[in-house]
Amino acid sequence: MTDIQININNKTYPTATQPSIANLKLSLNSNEFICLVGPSGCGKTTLLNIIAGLDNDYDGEILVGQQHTHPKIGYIFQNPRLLPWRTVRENIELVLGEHQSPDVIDALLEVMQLTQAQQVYPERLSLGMSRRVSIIRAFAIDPEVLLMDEPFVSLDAPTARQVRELLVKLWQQRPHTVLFVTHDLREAIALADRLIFLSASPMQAVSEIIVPIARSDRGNELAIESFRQQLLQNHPEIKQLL
Ligand SMILES: Nc1ncnc2c1ncn2[C@@H]1O[C@H](COP(=O)(O)OP(=O)(O)OP(=O)(O)O)[C@@H](O)[C@H]1O
Repeated sequence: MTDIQININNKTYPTATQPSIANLKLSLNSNEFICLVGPSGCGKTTLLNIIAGLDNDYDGEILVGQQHTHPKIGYIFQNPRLLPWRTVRENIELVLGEHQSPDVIDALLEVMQLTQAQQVYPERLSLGMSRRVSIIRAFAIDPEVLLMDEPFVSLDAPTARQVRELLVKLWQQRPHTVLFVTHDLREAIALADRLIFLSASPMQAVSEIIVPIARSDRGNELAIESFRQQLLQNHPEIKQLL
């Protein structure tokens, strides 16, 4: 994997009077898990669309290594967007086309605990299971960056926790660069190597904080809560962004 540099000098929508993003510089280290935390409407969707190459109407540049290009992305949305007329396995096979390897799909299904459900159609999946399929689908294409836009926001707390743990397990087995958007600071601390706090109107990076909690302790809610309290105390600037 390659380091990615995102420099957005200005992104202003044609009908808007002020920029949505200004002077935003983000460096994504190879295989790093980054959580973007910011208030509603701060421009996260705009940013992800620019990184994905869906919006080219901005002043700035994206560098993948030394190349001016867009990274190959896997996109995981709030809605898993599975095709209802295809089984779990067929939904995964679809993104791989002719490059598919049955062994890779089997391994991904196993890590995400979906082996038994591979012939099931999406309507019979729980919300947590369908999120797990969408995660497999995104990892399966081996992207240079995985963009995750509040993927667990509609899950209840125990299910979100289980899916987060499986996501991290998969990411540890198959390291990828991840950019995960969330409003939930506890979720961000449980997942991230590095937190980037974003302000609104225009979006700018306000603080960047490395999460010092060992991966083996990320399931410990006391450790997460204690670091959250410490963050809020030592970085008053982030309180207004939550
Ligand atoms: N097509 C558009 N035309 C004009 N302004 C837009 C357009 N899309 C977004 N904006 C503005 O750009 C800013 C960022 O919007 P964006 O949807 O990227 O934020 P967001 O952080 O993803 O929001 P949310 O957290 O609600 O999903 C907002 O002020 C929004 O009103």
